[in-house]
Amino acid sequence: MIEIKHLTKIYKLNKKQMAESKTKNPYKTAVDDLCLTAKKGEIYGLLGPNGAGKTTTLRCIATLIKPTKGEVFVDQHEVQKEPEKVRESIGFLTSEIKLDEQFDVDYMFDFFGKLHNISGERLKKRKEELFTYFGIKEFAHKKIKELSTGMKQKAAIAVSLVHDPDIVIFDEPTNGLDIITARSVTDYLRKLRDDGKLVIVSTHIMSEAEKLCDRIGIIIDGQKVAEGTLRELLEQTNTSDLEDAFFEFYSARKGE
Ligand SMILES: Nc1ncnc2c1ncn2[C@@H]1O[C@H](COP(=O)(O)OP(=O)(O)OP(=O)(O)O)[C@@H](O)[C@H]1O
Repeated sequence: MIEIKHLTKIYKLNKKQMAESKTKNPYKTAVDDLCLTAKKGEIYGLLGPNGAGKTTTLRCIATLIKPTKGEVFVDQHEVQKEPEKVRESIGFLTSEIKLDEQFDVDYMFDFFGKLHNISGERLKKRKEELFTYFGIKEFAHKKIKELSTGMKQKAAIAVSLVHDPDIVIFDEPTNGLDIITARSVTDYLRKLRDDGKLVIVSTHIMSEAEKLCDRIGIIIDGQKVAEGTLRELLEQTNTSDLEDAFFEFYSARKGE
């Protein structure tokens, strides 16, 4: 289970960032008093426009950055107090993941396995399972630098799931993928959910949220402005698709 209690993240901007954002304020509130709970056996989607604070929230859950205020619990372990425990139970995936270009996929998989203390038969079984599912066997011995974007993404997913985590966090799961690879990724996320895992994703793609997520939290300006199943969100706004529902919440938030 993931429990986010009053999470706030304020970045301190450097001069360059202030100039780029055309602001004189050196503080940027990326996440603003966010609360949410996501449970095993569901795919929870953070849906919001660019800059809404989705990635920042996921990175706080994954112990990659520290919250400014508030608490985040992953299976009862608080991310700042017990980061190692949290890291044991999560897999964090992002399309920006960088694998060492010089090595082949097979080597990288074993390397990450060892980092998670997985070896021998367990590692072999996991590799067989993931390499078969993602069709990695045919390029397992190619260097990462020789792979296409889709192959790299598949390799990155397999490597991040080597320890069979109970909680999978995926920032923009289909970003940059062709339609076939994207489908195999979303199908895999559904399989994880059906196996009883908790999957939390961020997306700005309405159709992805609509089809993939069991519950959706709509995030605007770092705040959760709505939450529910697709049906609940449509009912709350008296709309018939998520895009229309989103704009209802967006207008209400922006006072338009
Ligand atoms: N390291 C950082 N330093 C300063 N500001 C940051 C940093 N990372 C993110 N921000 C700012 O915080 C806000 C939220 O960014 P975040 O990446 O969390 O949003 P997002 O919803 O994931 O957006 P996107 O879909 O564009 O990735 C944005 O205004 C962004 O510019």
